[in-house]
Amino acid sequence: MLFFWLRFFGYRQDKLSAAEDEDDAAPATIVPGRYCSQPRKSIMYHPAEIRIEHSPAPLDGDLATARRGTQRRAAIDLDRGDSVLGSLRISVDALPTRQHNMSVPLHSYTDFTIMHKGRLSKIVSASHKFTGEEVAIKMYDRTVMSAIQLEDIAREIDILVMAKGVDGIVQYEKADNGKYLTAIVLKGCTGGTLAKRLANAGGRMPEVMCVRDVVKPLVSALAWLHEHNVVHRNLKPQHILFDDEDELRICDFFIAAVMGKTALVGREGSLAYMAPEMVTKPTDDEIFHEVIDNGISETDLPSYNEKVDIWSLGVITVELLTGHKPFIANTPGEMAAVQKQELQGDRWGGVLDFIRDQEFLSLSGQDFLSSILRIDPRDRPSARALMAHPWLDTVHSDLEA
Ligand SMILES: Nc1ncnc2c1ncn2[C@@H]1O[C@H](COP(=O)(O)OP(=O)(O)OP(=O)(O)O)[C@@H](O)[C@H]1O
Repeated sequence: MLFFWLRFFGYRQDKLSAAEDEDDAAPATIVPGRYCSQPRKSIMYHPAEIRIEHSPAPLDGDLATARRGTQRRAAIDLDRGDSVLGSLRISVDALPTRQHNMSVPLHSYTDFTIMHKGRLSKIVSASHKFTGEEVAIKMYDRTVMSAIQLEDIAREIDILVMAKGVDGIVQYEKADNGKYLTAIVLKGCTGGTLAKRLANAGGRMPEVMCVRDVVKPLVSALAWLHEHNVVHRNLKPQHILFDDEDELRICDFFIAAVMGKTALVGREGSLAYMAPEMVTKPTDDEIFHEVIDNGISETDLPSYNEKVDIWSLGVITVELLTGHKPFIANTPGEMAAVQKQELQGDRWGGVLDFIRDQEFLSLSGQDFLSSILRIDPRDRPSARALMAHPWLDTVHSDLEA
């Protein structure tokens, strides 16, 4: 299995052979769905039980116990005949006799499909062999990552663990740090991204849908994150997902920062959603040279705070309502100028004029947005304060009135 992932990340054969030499166990092979002719253990389950999260289905721990119990012969066979639901047979055979660094947590999954190739990771969808649960596995190739990036992964995992059970945040299941790869198993958000939902809605969302399905749960998730000192720093429609119950979930905490632990001094995220106070900041590389050349400490640089996420929330909301990104520029310098030009002046600036002129947006919605899209972060409300904004309780009848 390790070799599958190494190949998956494009390793050359000579690299693979080296890895094989270091790891003296025989390559692990999983044959999904292969039926074991002489199962040592056979358990009867109703198919409905297997989908329950804490079902008695043999998840990893049970598999390990079963394997210890049967020594080298690992076979678990689930067989269920049901007149209504049909018959269900799930088999696991040929589990490796030795645990590989990387392969163990992934043995439980099948149907791997690459969904997304990110800057540093690949996201693979898979389903649990026994429960059928859909997961998304975020895979990082550790061999090409710097020490700082490895720290970023560790922080991403810490945040995901902390946010377990929290509404509005993608749900962590488990992670494995191998020598070559890190795999983070997340509950699959089968409802897709907000970007896709916006496209499906024809490029613009009706106000009530925008508030109910996106803004309200997003504000609430941000309030939780900020109260736990987490700043996402890369909020955009591609990082907002919907789960199988159609609930919003924020994903991608790779560049998230923990206030008090991470210096919030660098430019991160996507330009279109980037707050004015971040647009003017140096990149990580620039900070590195600044520190080396001028001997200054990173913590001496001017920092920003969680209000950068509030700005992104405002930009996303305008995009959902109007179908347009409100601030467009090619470079950070250009973006800083565009943001100022749009928002500064004696009266509401261009973007807010544009919003105000939209017949589809209620006064309450205009007020919500104008309170957020402020150049000075101190003028922007906190997520907790925004939760009390009347716009978040907008229903159809309010707009008809
Ligand atoms: N739990 C999940 N369920 C379903 N899809 C997911 C899940 N997590 C991530 N994805 C998909 O993978 C995409 C990228 O995820 P993520 O941003 O975490 O990876 P990334 O490597 O940081 O990507 P990028 O560099 O493009 O930001 C998401 O936009 C979404 O389409």
